[in-house]
Amino acid sequence: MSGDGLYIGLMTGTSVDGIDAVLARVGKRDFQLLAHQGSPLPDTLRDDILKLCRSGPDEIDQAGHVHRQLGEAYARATQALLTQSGHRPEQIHAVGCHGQTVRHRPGDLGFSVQLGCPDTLAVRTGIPVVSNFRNKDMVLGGQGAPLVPRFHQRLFGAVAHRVAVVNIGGMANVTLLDEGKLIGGFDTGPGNVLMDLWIQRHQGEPYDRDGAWAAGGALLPDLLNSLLADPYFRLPPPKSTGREHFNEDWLQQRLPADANARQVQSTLAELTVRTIANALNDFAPQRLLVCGGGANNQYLLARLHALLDIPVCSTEDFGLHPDWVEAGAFAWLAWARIEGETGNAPAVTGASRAAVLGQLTLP
Ligand SMILES: Nc1ncnc2c1ncn2[C@@H]1O[C@H](COP(=O)(O)OP(=O)(O)OP(=O)(O)O)[C@@H](O)[C@H]1O
Ligand SMILES: CC(=O)N[C@H]1[C@@H]2OC[C@@H](O2)[C@@H](O)[C@@H]1O[C@H](C)C(=O)O
Repeated sequence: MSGDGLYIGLMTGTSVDGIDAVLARVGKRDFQLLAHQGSPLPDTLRDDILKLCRSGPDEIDQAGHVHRQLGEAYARATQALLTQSGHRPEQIHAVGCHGQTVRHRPGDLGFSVQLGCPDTLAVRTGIPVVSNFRNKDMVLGGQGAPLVPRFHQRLFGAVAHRVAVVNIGGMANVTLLDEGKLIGGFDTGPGNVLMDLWIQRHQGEPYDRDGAWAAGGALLPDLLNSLLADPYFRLPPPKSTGREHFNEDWLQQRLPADANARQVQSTLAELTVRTIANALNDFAPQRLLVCGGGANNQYLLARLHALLDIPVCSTEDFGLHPDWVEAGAFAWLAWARIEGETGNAPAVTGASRAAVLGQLTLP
């Protein structure tokens, strides 16, 4: 029986800013977005998730609670999407649920932990759930991330001869496509995560809307150089990273005592765009497509255009709004699991082979 049909994708990313949910029609040659919805996470749950992103006491109990609570939150998000779009659970083949990453440790005996209980989600909604997408790739020697490049390839492979796609979420990751062939992809480093925490601390805003605060400050060249000196940026791919490395402590250790807050914000924005631009230098794309929340930041887009001197545009111009690309990828990965198709790209993660990803949980 063909697995082509309706799928839901759920994403909660490293920004921990909420649940992105999409409903899509997915088939071998087909990806059609039918509905989408973003829902915020309750503040207390967000705080508990952020605590779990760093080592601390009582982690197992805390993780268990968050796992169950997130499962309930994913179920509510799924039900809201079904109500909004006028669909019934029986019409949906599966939900692809990424979960919330709280630890990502690529390497020897590497592992990646995503919370969000699939049993809760499957039982509450009556829909099969595909989850735990990253760990098989890691057992095969891969990074377990990024996983969206195969989806980027399907959607954007024909946009230009050499096209790069960058997701600017909490972290940033690039996909390199040459004549429709997926030739690479990796995490470049921090996307919005450092800018978010800095503006939260100094302005009480959740993020720097349109990069307006960053845009008005002068760069701090010494700070920029000290941030760029982190060895991660020089590591050859395959590579992936997260909040375990790029976090408040990482920034604090590099900050001069009397730094001007707005100038720090400009410098953090510049770190994000320089590390993306540097990562694309060798590939020399003809066009850059941007997705993730950072695609809404006009200042970041303008700086990327200035550094790369190629057209820089939103994925919306090529059919999918930047806010829904990652959740879309997990709807597609759920389809791949049900169809028995591989989901990872060894050229990206470094895994020894392509593999069918994810575990299936029945209601
Ligand atoms: N209008 C805007 N102006 C500036 N920044 C924005 C805007 N809208 C969203 N963002 C940024 O995008 C972030 C959210 O991006 P996104 O939802 O893609 O991240 P994520 O999926 O959590 O992360 P990741 O891709 O690393 O898993 C916000 O935290 C904010 O920094
Ligand atoms: C471990 C983890 O959750 N990594 C995320 C994170 O957010 C962006 C970047 O780092 C990317 O590698 C990945 O997410 C997307 C969905 C991916 O796997 O492609």
